[in-house]
Amino acid sequence: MELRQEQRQHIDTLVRLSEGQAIGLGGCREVIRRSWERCVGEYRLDPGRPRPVRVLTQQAINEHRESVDELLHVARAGVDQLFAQVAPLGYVLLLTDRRGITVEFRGQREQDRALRRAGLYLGADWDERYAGTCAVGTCIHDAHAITCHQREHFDATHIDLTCTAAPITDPQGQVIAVLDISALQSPRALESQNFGLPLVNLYARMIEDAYFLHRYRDCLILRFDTDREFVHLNGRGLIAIEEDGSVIAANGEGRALIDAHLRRWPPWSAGRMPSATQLFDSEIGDLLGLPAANDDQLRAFRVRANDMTCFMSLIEPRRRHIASRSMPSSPTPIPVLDRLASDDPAMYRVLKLARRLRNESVSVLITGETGTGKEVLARALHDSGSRAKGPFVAVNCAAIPESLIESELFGYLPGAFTGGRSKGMRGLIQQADGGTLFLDEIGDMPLSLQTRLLRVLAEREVMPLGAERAVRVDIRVITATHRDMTGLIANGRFREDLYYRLNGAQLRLPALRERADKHYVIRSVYDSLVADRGADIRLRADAMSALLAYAWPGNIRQLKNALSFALATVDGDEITVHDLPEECQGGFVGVPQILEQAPQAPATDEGRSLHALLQEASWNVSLVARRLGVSRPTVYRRMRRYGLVPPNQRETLSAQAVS
Ligand SMILES: Nc1ncnc2c1ncn2[C@@H]1O[C@H](COP(=O)(O)OP(=O)(O)OP(=O)(O)O)[C@@H](O)[C@H]1O
Repeated sequence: MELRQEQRQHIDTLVRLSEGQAIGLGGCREVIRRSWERCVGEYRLDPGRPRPVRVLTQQAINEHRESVDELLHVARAGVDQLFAQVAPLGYVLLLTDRRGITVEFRGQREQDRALRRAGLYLGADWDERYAGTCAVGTCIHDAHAITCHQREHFDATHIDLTCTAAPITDPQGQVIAVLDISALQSPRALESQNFGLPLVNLYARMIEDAYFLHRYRDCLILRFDTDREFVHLNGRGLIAIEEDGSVIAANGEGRALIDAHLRRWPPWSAGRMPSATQLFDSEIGDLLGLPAANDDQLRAFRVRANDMTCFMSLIEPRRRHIASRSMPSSPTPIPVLDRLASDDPAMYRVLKLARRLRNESVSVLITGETGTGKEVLARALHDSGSRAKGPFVAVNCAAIPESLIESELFGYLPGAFTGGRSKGMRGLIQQADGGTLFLDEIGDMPLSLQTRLLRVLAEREVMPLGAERAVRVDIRVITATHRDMTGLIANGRFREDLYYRLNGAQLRLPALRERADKHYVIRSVYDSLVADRGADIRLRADAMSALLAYAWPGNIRQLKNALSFALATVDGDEITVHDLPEECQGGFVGVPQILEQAPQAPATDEGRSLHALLQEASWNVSLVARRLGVSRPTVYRRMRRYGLVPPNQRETLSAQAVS
């Protein structure tokens, strides 16, 4: 690539930086300098060798798009509106996933070639590790909106561009996508881009909130703002709650309010999350009664974090009952399959395909990490299809010793081999006749048996050991594996022809940590465990929060074990974060850093003087009532208004309030 003088100068500066020379970075913004240092020190990028733009293949682009399918769907309106605003100014728009891959693009057709060359295109990779300092990549690294203007780019390839990017985060605060506007040319001064940051930030927030409303559409959602007029229009805060007021999730504004609350009212035991009634100084009936409150369905509440007033409305769940939550636009409800997921896009695709395949005899291969529910899905396929009345025979190929697997699967006649039962045995394949044979861990099937299994599948006949005539069988075969089958085939450990026969259709189950409907999975596993035990034990919000944040390497099996452990060992009628196995407790994010501090005094004069009086009277409410010349209930009411809790009641109150 031929370099221009400007590019050579830029390279020269950065080469000197990479060699540890002083290069006078006085005018360079801190955020850019840190990124340049990462490029040189951490990613080992060589500024002397500008890299060409990297654009993924169509197939890889499709895979990246699929992983954010739901977000793309929700973001479309915001993307189009923002592009309509910036296109006349010569900007294009990129939406990237969390890895910096451009999964949505809007640009001017007439600039197509130039945009493609510049990496302003669908499929372009803007990961900081590859592209160096740039708006998207650096925004992902810092989880912060940024403009990267011309020579602030690390790689000389990009120094003509000006780009402004803002992160879109999920309800846990993790970056899931980046919204970016970029132009091929712009004035030299960075200030010329000042308009971009607030604009992109605003649209990123709108997309984030649309995604939140979509994700929690089956929950109650509180929407609030300090301006009454804005609540319905664009209420800044969103908090999804359970029917008892415990918090399930919150958007950025909601999380900021929770953090402020926890700073002012530190919980008296680690892991306690404030409930909505604590956050907004209300009774649960006040919140649930919001839709009928007024003509505009709004009410004012006091925010206990700052004593300010906010206005709130309640968005009711689209479908109230979990049992009826099926996937969006599911054609015909099939409860056995529908209950396996709520609104996870990967599961939506799996179940859509499963619905189509349930009455077919095509072999199905289910893949996914251990514990993701492969056997559960196989059984649901069987139970929802035309073979439901027939047997479902599950065989774990890894669990049966190699010496026994042949006789177990194929059966044998009397006297077929020493050690066999005198009456012989009907093999598992024959036992599945008229139903489904589920072969789990198929990757562990010995090679010699793979040949025999292939014959069964091809001819629909099984030859028991010692028999002279084959027996006809009518089976549907579902197999599962968590192993890389292509690797096993490449190493000669699995027959390619058998693989293709088993893989008539493939259903790939996502890991629990990747699922957008984790809340639903946790709830349904919990509810079924509680129903089995016949116990009335609640799962408190702090425990739910920890379960949502944990990475679940063992997937649903590990989740089930963790919940069974908590149910078996809990003392009392609710599970808190402390009742969970230790490894799951760390993920709880609602715990403030200042647990041991006493609560701060209220912000208003009246609140502060009541606080002082109570302290002076050693929290003797009768004494304070006499001194103020009011009744005891009035003092209690005022204490509630200012969030004043006697020290001896703090633990219990906090526990009740979150429960
Ligand atoms: N959707 C679900 N709801 C409730 N429990 C589930 C669900 N999916 C899986 N489980 C439970 O999780 C555990 C693991 O499920 P399953 O055996 O189907 O996983 P798997 O992927 O086949 O595991 P492996 O790869 O280890 O064979 C089981 O106890 C199962 O009951």
